[in-house]
Amino acid sequence: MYDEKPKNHCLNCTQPVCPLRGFQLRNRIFLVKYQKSAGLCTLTNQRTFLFEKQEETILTTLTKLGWNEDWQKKAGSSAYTPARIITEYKNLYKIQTDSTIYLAEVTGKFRHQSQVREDYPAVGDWVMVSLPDGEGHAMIHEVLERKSKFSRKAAGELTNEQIVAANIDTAFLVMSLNHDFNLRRMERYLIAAWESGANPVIVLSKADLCENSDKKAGEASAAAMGVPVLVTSAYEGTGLETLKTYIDEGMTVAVMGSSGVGKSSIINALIGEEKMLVNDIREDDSKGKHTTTHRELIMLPEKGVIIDTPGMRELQLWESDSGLSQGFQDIEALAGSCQFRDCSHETEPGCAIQQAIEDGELEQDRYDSYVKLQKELAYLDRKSNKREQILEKKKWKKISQYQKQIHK
Ligand SMILES: Nc1nc2c(ncn2[C@@H]2O[C@H](COP(=O)(O)OP(=O)(O)OP(=O)(O)O)[C@@H](O)[C@H]2O)c(=O)[nH]1
Ligand SMILES: [Zn+2]
Repeated sequence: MYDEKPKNHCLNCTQPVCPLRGFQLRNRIFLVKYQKSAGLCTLTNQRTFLFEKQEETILTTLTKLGWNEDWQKKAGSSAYTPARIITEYKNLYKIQTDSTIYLAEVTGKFRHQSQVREDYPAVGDWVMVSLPDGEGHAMIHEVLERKSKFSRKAAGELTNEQIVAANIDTAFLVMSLNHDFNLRRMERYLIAAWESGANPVIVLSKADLCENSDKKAGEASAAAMGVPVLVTSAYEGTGLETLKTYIDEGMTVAVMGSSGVGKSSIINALIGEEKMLVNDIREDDSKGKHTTTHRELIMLPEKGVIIDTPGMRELQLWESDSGLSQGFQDIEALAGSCQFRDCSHETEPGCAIQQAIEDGELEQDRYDSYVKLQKELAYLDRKSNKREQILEKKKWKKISQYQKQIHK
């Protein structure tokens, strides 16, 4: 059995052991593991390589994928290899390390310690893995604490969180300018985006199919409360250069939106000449022709990383603390100036919201949408409280069973 604790000095060779769990000798790093039973470090001899070379590979690919000091800190002195989840299958993941793409699964211990779906890796997650010796899968030991996550309520009866994309900096919320254009849906996506911790950008697509795109962009801006609104057409290539200004080195952008709004077309246009390469990668999954059935993380040829998400028929909101307030700052500000503090904004005198609707400053539809979303979130809150109670009960049941066994 190996103990994971690093030793400052190897008792065997008296070389100082570096944070990478190795020691440097004539420009080479020799990886060692401290063997508890023997009280010594032993060389893991298959992992010796040139110091400079190793640094170079880790820096280039991992940094491009978004690895930085913050992630390094979160990884601490872990002996495992950092990797990013690029695709999620059923119980299986495709991961990218500094040099290679592997298929990976979670360890038995991980499975044992994970209670709910959101504990498991999602596309965009940084994970610590051990690599296979030969064929086999890489094993995922740990998911590094997420800095952001775009969630929705998973389909079905259960109140489960489904993470659409993790660790994203920016969310492109795509809505097409043809018949699909729907401000109420945009508001829903905006709440989820604000809640995710990423910066939203509204991307209006298929401008070539719309005669009054400026007018629609104006309407979207008015409802988006300061969020940038971009008009694009993947067919005509319009707006793509502006889109690119929202993607920086090491940054992760997720592309969200209903099915068929043109998410993949925008991504393909951003990938440009490298498009063939992407299709090649896709053929690796023996899926053949491109259809977005999986969430997929793609490195852009210039800079940054983009996550293509499968189109959602309807985005069911997951819990929201501040997303609703951020998405509807106008309404919350109005509510603050109603005459009564507990105004229900229905028939009370001095209601600032009813007044604003009457004056044409606030659209009735927008207010109705706010009320609807508020109710939906309150309902979800009650349900997930119940779920937490059930989980807590299960946990205590496990603990008491364990204690009973000990005292037997
Ligand atoms: N006219 C026009 N059609 C477009 C444009 N972008 C995409 N389309 C068409 O819209 C349809 C859907 O495009 P996709 O890029 O597959 O849409 P998606 O959002 O990725 O769809 P899902 O993978 O189902 O989520 C296709 O028939 C595209 O050819 C555009 O800029 N203009
Ligand atoms: Zn009121």
